[in-house]
Amino acid sequence: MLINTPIEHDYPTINQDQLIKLQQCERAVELKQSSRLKLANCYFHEGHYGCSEHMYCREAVAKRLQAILTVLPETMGIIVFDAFRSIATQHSLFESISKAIQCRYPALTESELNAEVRKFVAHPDEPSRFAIPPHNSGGAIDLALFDINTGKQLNFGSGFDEQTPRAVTDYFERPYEYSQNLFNESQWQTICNNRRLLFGLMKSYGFVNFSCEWWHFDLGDCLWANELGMDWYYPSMEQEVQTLKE
Ligand SMILES: C[C@@H](N)C(=O)N[C@H](C)C(=O)O
Repeated sequence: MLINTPIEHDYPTINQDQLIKLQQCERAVELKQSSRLKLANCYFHEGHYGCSEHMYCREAVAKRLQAILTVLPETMGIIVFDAFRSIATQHSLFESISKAIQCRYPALTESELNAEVRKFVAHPDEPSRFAIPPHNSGGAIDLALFDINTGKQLNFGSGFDEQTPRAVTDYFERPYEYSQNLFNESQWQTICNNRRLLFGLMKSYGFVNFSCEWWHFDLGDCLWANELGMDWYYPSMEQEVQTLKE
């Protein structure tokens, strides 16, 4: 299935049947690596506090990834950067991303810095924004597509967790712009198509994208609920993951 329609954050409303399906598949599961599902587990390998060598998510998320693999061209696979995240890891990430952004933009005021940081990471304990940080619910997933033959990630125009405007999901929807020799016009179009494919597939399987990050998708969590104007569905998965590990 090659989707090539412009990225639009307009999501269909969820009906009762779909909610029941989320409920039926709410248990915590461990993601299993296969030739077409690579588990990068980035934060574990970067040594962030509170990570596990295993990756977990809601069963509804895992099942949808498997379904997407059946419609994705056979030459492509999915690479998962991160899925369930403990609150300890969310703290660790929030601190490191805050520091990185402060170093990159030293002139930001405190409130500008707060707003910029939140484009790239949820605060670990900010109920006024999210009752449960999205990844802690097991409903959020960070991912990209890769080429099975080369093993390389497709070009998405920015790295995972790159804190620049290029991370904005629809950034490459605009007409080609020459920018610091980064991309030629054909690469710009390829990036645009790759983002459309990932976004279109995830959207067609019920996920909502966080518009500041092309790699971040949500199902049943607070970001999903905000976008759809509904109540969030999945609570913290911390306890269940703990039980799975024991
Ligand atoms: C840190 C980044 N990969 C991410 O997951 N950001 C979202 C907003 C989050 O922290 O939930």
